[in-house]
Amino acid sequence: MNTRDCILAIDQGTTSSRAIAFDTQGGVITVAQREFNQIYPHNGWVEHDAETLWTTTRATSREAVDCARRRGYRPVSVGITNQRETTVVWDRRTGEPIYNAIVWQDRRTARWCSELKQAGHEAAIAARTGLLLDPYFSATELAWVLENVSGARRKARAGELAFGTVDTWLLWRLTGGRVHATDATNACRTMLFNIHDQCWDDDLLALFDIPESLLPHVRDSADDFGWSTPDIFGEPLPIESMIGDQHAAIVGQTCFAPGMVKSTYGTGCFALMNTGDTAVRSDNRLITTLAYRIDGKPTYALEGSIFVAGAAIQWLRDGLGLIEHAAESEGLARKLSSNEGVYLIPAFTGLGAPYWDPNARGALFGLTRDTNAGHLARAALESVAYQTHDLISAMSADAGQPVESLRVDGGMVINDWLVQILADIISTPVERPAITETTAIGAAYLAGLQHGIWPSLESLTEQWQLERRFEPAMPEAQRETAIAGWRDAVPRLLGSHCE
Ligand SMILES: Nc1ncnc2c1ncn2[C@@H]1O[C@H](COP(=O)(O)OP(=O)(O)O)[C@@H](O)[C@H]1O
Ligand SMILES: O=P(O)(O)OC[C@H](O)CO
Repeated sequence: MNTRDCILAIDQGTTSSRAIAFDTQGGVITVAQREFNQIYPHNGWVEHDAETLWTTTRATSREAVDCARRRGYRPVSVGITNQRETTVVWDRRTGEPIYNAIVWQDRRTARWCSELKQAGHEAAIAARTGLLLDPYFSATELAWVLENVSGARRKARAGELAFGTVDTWLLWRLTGGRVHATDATNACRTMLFNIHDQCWDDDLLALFDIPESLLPHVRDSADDFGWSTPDIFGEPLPIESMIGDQHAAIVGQTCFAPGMVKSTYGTGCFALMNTGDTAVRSDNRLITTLAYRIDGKPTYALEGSIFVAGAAIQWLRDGLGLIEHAAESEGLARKLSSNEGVYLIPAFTGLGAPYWDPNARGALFGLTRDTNAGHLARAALESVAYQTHDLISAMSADAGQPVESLRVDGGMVINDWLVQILADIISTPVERPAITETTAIGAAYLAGLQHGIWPSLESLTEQWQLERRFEPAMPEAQRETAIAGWRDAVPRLLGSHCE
């Protein structure tokens, strides 16, 4: 191993595309980032311009590689991590998308999902895929594109179209249209992949009427995904890992032992518990997913997915204009010694785990004449803690053991007030690592593993360093009152219909 070698991690997220160059010790050399526009064509619909996902990825990747080179490093390997479930369909011949990327937050297929539920399909889908019937996952969105874009169904049948989650789309463009592949963690979010047999499921393809010719080859998370075309980085580079962002964070947080839990706070929040080689079925409406797949061997996880975490702070900033920068939410929340009964249920795009109600919409409770910006900021941050409490309670019940500590990361955890209220509400120590870019570093670790920079997954454990541990400090009676207010508010939204 040459100490001047470096790895490029591409982290294509919901709000921005990032590219980070890491050295062979796992240190950050440079970060390049571009935000892009969210597209909201109708109530409950969320789209991205797939071309923009590619152009921002290409620009940030090149910027990071050029900067690393100027500092004397030699890029040797590329890893990709990405927002999951988001659905892209393109023409194999032209490489052009036939529709915008339909984002994981999109709820356009909610009615169809509830019809499929009523027709009794949910149990079989859960048994094969580990997922619950919800528009969150790709299958119904992919079927929507085939049904609603003119000529798409005919072209799909003729083998002229390709489908991919964002990893696959970026790989297609990076390799000049030569490689159509994904990894098992991304595949398992489509609702078309059998997590026990590790293959596309024929019965599910038939149920959703998806021709198999659309689908990418499924590989390990650390694998040979082909080489980039020379124009992108000035020389071809091997792409040696692909992994969904929440799975990458498990690797970046080195949660390799069964029972370890990480939670990532970006646009949404996703808590995953490593369950080793057992695909644990949840009795509490969590989903069963892959943590990662290496050397053909799947490691499983239980996942709780919350659709709105940092997005609630974006709403304070962009929707209400209460703050100019996300960081101001901390100072506002600190001004109050309690929430004074004000709760925000941020069900802007429905509620995820453990409620799974795509039709629920957000609400504020407990407003009085005294309610001010501080209450709203506090309620938005607290909502993240209550939602995590719902997930951790479900996870402990499924695992039959309490969660001993929670490792956190993502853009929100820079907020000390949030992390403390989180520890208080879940009554569990919360650990913040020195590097909170865990998603990107997870992808870099796997690329480095495939490239031979690190000898094994286990050897990465010593890379993880604690920056700060937040101990629960809230008196129990206060905690119970706070949680009771949340529990009282949430059921008032469930089952309401917004279509
Ligand atoms: N200091 C802060 N306090 C609270 N939320 C924050 C803070 N800084 C950033 N955020 C939120 O974190 C999110 C960005 O995190 P990031 O991990 O980059 O998201 P993603 O990967 O989903 O694009 C935004 O939704 C933003 O509102
Ligand atoms: O882009 P993020 O970090 O909000 O992650 C999105 C998730 O992968 C959606 O499942």
